Amino acid sequence: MLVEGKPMRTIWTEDEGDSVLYIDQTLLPYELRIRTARSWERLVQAIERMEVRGAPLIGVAGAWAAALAVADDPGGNELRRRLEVIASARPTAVNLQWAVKRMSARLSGLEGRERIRCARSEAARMAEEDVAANRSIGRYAARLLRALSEARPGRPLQILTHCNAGWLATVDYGTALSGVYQCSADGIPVHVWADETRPRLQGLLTEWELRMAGLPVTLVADNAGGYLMQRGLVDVVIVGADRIAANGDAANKIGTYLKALAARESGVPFYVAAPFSTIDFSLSRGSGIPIEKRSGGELREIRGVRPDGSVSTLRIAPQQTDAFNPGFDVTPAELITGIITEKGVLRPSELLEWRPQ
Ligand SMILES: CSC[C@H]1O[C@H](OP(=O)(O)O)[C@H](O)[C@@H]1O
Repeated sequence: MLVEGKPMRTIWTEDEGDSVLYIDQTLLPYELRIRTARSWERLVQAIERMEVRGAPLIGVAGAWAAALAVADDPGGNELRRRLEVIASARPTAVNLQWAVKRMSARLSGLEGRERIRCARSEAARMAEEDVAANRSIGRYAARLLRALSEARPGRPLQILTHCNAGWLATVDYGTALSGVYQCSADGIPVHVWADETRPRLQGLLTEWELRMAGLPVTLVADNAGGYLMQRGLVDVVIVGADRIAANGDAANKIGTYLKALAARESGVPFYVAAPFSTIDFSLSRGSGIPIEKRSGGELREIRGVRPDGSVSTLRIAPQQTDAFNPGFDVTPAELITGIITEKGVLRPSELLEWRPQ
């Protein structure tokens, strides 16, 4: 994606793969800082801290962490343990476990320089596959959004999204926002309502992304979504996903389920946009999706910027405040109008027909 005219991705490598560079998203939208990870442990830490976040992106970051893990383990005795640590960095997004399983299979039986070379080429291949999948999601989504827009002539299509499933959550182009970018390229007028998405405020990332792209976006409180839908101010809801079960139940950022309930009540179509790498065919239903419980401190504090522009954290609740902080919830398939994938827009009930043989 372009940032101030410069093409940018969320993660890339230098020094023939010895260094992995990434945007530290904990500092956005206040500061665009690029960090360099030269060890697999540092990249795992970046995933745990959400410096790197978003299901597809943490999958690719996990693959690069595996490539770094191989590079300084010549005897190969450490690799299995290291891959287990990488895969467990965050539990809900299946992309991380999927990426580690794919790297493990690719490296099986290889040794020395050949194993290092293959690890790096496989991680690079996964990054390019993510970009291609997201562009395809964007094309299918734009077709859908164009039809909705043509049914509402004379005004921009009103899209509500939750959390951030834009290019920052992937290597590039995004999933839920990929269709918005494609609409902009195709001249289809859209406006996005961006849920702020407490406690980590990923909606500020959505607002930053879209503002940088010159697209109309309005930040709203998480609790405003029902109001907007009740008053006919939302034509469609599009969100990302971290793991989709074989029946179409979808795990996404906490609060997504509430938006799906309001959408059903208000007669607003509700779409999930995700690549097939986010679908977990080993799970028959969403009740089996592990939900990450993050620190209560994320609720007791809020990140912001001082007048001098430095990013700081402010405590908004006393340290002794008990806080429960599930990071995700599961939206049942029956509340989902369609799942926008790189292979097309599927009804939740159709997923099993696409199960890889
Ligand atoms: C393109 S999927 C992004 C997905 O991941 C986010 O979670 P987090 O910010 O905690 O990594 C959120 O659930 C998004 O919808």
